[in-house]
Amino acid sequence: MSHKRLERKQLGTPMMTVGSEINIVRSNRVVINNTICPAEIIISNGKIINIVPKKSLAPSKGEKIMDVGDLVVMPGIVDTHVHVNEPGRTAWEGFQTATKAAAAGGITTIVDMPLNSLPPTTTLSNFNVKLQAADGQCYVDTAFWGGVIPNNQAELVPMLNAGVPGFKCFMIASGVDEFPHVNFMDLHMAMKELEDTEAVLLFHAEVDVNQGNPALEDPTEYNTFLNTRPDIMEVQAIQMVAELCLLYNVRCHIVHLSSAQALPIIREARQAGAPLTVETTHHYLTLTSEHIPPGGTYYKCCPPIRGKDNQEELWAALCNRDIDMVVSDHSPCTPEMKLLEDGDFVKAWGGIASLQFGLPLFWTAAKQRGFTIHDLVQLMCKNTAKLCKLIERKGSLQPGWDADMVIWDPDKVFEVQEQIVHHKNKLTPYLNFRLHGEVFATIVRGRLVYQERKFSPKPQGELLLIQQTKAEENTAPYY
Ligand SMILES: NC(=O)NC(NC(N)=O)C(=O)[O-]
Ligand SMILES: [Zn+2]
Ligand SMILES: [Zn+2]
Repeated sequence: MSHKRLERKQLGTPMMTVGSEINIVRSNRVVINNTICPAEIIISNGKIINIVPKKSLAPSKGEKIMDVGDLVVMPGIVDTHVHVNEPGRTAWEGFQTATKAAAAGGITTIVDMPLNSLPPTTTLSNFNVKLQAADGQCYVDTAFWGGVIPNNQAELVPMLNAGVPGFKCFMIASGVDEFPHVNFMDLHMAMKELEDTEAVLLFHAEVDVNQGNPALEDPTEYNTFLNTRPDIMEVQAIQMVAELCLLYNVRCHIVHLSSAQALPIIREARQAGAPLTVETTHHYLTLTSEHIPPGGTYYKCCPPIRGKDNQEELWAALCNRDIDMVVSDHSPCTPEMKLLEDGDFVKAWGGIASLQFGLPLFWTAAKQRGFTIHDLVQLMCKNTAKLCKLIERKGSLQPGWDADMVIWDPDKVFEVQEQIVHHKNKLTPYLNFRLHGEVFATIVRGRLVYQERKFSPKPQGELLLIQQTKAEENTAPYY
């Protein structure tokens, strides 16, 4: 497919210096609520001051105008499911690398998950350790989920008051010992603590059903692993979440839904008034079990990537708004942990790192299915901003809101290909995608943090401490 490469001269003004503050962004395609039109975004002190019809005025002296021609300017993406494993496991992923990947992917806000770092964010003092580690290291704005584990209910309200928007818990082993999973009684205690707050509780919703004995099968075959994580594990877990959500009226959110079989439970609970939302991820929407090669442990994640029929049902649920948002579940580890040589799916680390490719991964598949850029903004910006209580300042281009935006070419096709040696030294394409929609530049609160593979010279992202807002209507879905 031929694609128009926007030469610099077409952008109107000389390229801006990455890292500089921008006063005006001018484009023929600005995404404003439900229109895309020529406009100028006036920025001051990190906020959008106004959005006006596009003029052809030359910049007044010293004004920094970024004229991006026909490139699309849309709200910066808010990714509420990112595992940054610093402090303690920075070799898996640290704040600098994670937030650079985010900036390269048009993501202007991430919300860090409370596990894989040491210590995990499960107490107020651990949260402070996390904040100290992140300070001065983030290229995009960063908020933080707290964690619910057995017997830490006394820490929840203190962490809320310190600025976490909610908590994550696991209903099955999390993969790291210091973040144990919760049982039904733990959840009752946590829900009681959160009952009168505006916190949201996120669930890794799988419960153990002791199915499949991998010891008897070939661990390098993907189905050996897939058979140990059947749909029923998500279905039973989500049934439990739905009951608790209705019982306590605490906002609940199902992270990384993989099994479409759980959708009727979610639909029924929401019809009964449960403040329940659900996300799926880029990998469940773009990868299927039929295409995972023997030993391809880089595709291992929990819940697992399932078959093509299941994937079609996830897309249908996105279309009819049974699924509220799409995130990365960026869960990196060191290459060694993926056991690429012997390709053992059972023992390898579960997690897929896709932060920098989320936008083109989703858009490549979504545009073919008739989704619009407005759908993308709803699913990856607005609804995620609402989940983490940033909806009054992020997720849309509005006067008074943060000047967070991504500038991209939805029609630009580019290839991502990486080959790694693995599984009996066979060289297998790791990622071999032709993706639609390359990011040109990313702006965080009016500052150009990324432009054409270059990053601002220093991190300027803010650590976002989110205050408990007034009791907002517990509405879901979010449209
Ligand atoms: N400890 C993890 O990072 N776990 C993650 N791993 C995945 N998704 O495979 C997750 O979100 O459950
Ligand atoms: Zn999970
Ligand atoms: Zn995760």
